[in-house]
Amino acid sequence: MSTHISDATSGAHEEIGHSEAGVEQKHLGEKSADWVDGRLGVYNLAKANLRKIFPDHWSFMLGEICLYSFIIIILTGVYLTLFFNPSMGEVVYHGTYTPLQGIKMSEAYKSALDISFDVRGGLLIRQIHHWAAIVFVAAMLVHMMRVFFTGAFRKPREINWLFGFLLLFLGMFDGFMGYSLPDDLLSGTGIRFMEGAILSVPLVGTYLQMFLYGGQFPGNDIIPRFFTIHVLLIPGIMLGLLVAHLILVFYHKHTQFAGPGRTEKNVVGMPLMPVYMAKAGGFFFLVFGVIAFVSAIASVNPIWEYGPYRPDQVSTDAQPDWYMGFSEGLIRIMPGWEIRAWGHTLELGVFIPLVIFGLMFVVIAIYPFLEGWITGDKREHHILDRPRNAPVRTGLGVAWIAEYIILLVGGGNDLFATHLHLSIDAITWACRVLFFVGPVIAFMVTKRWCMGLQRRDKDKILHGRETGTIKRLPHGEFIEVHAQLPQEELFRLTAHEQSAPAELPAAVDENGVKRKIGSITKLRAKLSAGYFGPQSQIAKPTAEEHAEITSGHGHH
Ligand code: HEM
Ligand code: HEM
Repeated sequence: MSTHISDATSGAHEEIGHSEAGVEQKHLGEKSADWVDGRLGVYNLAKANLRKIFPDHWSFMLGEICLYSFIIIILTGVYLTLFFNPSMGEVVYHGTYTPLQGIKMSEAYKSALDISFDVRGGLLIRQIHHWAAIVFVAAMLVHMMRVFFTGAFRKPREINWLFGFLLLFLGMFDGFMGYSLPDDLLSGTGIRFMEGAILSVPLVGTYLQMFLYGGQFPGNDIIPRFFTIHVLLIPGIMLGLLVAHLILVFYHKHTQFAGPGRTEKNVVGMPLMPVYMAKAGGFFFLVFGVIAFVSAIASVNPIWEYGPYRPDQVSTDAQPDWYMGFSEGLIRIMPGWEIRAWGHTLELGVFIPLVIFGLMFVVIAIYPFLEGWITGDKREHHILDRPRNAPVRTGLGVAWIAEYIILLVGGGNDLFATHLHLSIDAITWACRVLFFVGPVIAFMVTKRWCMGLQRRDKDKILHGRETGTIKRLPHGEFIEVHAQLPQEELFRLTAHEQSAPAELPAAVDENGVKRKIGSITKLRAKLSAGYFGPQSQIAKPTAEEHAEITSGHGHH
């Protein structure tokens, strides 16, 4: 306790402060902790959170990979800003890389070359930044799939799904802006692609383009503008969203898979401190190590090979980073339709893909709300679904992935053509057809597969697991011995709920008057029947069925 307070408040000092003697006996660590607690109240915070229980499952580490790769991106990004010069001013190159000696280029490109060849550790840091971005988006997509396929987005986590969705969306865009920064031929091709998409927007396209690029393409402003957006605006928003995302994970508590002792009202697992702190700390270094190792041995974006951007040149094998490839696919497989009227051109060949691009994101964002509406389920869910027990959702997820992959192939149609010696037109046409048919097939196959797995579960519950042991009965018949499942397994396989589809209100009301049923209500009932009807769930065996089969006669 500071002495001057005690002097000023003489009598009160005993009651508010600790005694001087008490302070002396404390360790330095304890004293500092007291000091911090006095100002920030950390004891209560720590007591409430450090022993918080988290359930364990390998798939819950995917969110962590997102977090760690994001941290790596920020660390390496800050180093890059020390040397990167986001200017489109022209200079002549006289650096270490001889093939480009004497070539005119932008200061941005020159500084990116300098980072690669002259700055100590520069190339490795650039590579780590780029590889971490690739891993980051991949981890986000897989984490999202985990959340999607297990139904972890259901009430109360819909808002956290939205936060996550925004992180994915912003992360992809920030990656796009990042690889636009070095101003090499590939960057410029990407920026040109984006200009085309903006220009295709009816009515406001040209204004938007002028506003963003500060004049005709490419102008002098786009790189400095992208730079501010890339290093400050988007990462700043993402950091805020990320903190909110993690606070909500804490607040809602983590979901868990069904198992004995696990209910909708508890969480079974290990405490954050020390178990998860140690695991997470170690895992961070593992992720960092793997990304650094890959960056050290696998070249990504060798900008010196492409040369500086010149609007009159187009990079022949321009390929965006994998996560943006689907937008390229949308454009490449779309026929070049356009409508000319009253002196204006409506570029449908670009505008329609742009709209579909937006829709693919919107579908992700609203899915939890859509499913909530269809199923009419207003309860909280903390126990995860096994994907097979939600065949429609699982089918939709796989259909989305199939569409994404088809578009990715469409986006690399030139590479597939040259590497597989196929005609580029054949690939484009195959992608056009598959764009419509592929997701439907994926949906149907997945749904049937899920139903098959549900049937298999039912079979296992009633008849046990096949042991592979063949027994010959006295009268000569051969049978395979089935082993009863352990109780935990029986619990796990039967823990899921099976809801009934929402029913339409009776056709006549209580007064015998014909009720008007709106088409939306009808649609909802149909969709609900799709989710919960007999084509989507195999009825779980009842306890009686189980008892009857497993009791008495030598079941097999
Ligand atoms: C910067 C990107 C992201 C980071 C760092 C991040 C981090 C995390 C972490 C650490 C968890 C808890 C552990 C786990 O379940 O994996 C989590 C849970 C969750 N995340 Fe993310 N996430 C990100 C992006 C996303 C995306 C793209 C979505 C979905 C669109 C999403 C939706 C969720 C949901 C709904 C939960 C709660 C899951 C549960 O309790 O089972 N997150 N996130
Ligand atoms: C989600 C966040 C981010 C993603 C996905 C991302 C991604 C990228 C990518 C793919 C590149 C191209 C690298 C290359 O040349 O091969 C890049 C460049 C760059 N990034 Fe980031 N970045 C992110 C955040 C940041 C942050 C927070 C900073 C700075 C504080 C930063 C600074 C830079 C700089 C200076 C460059 C240009 C240097 C160069 O290309 O060599 N980035 N970024």
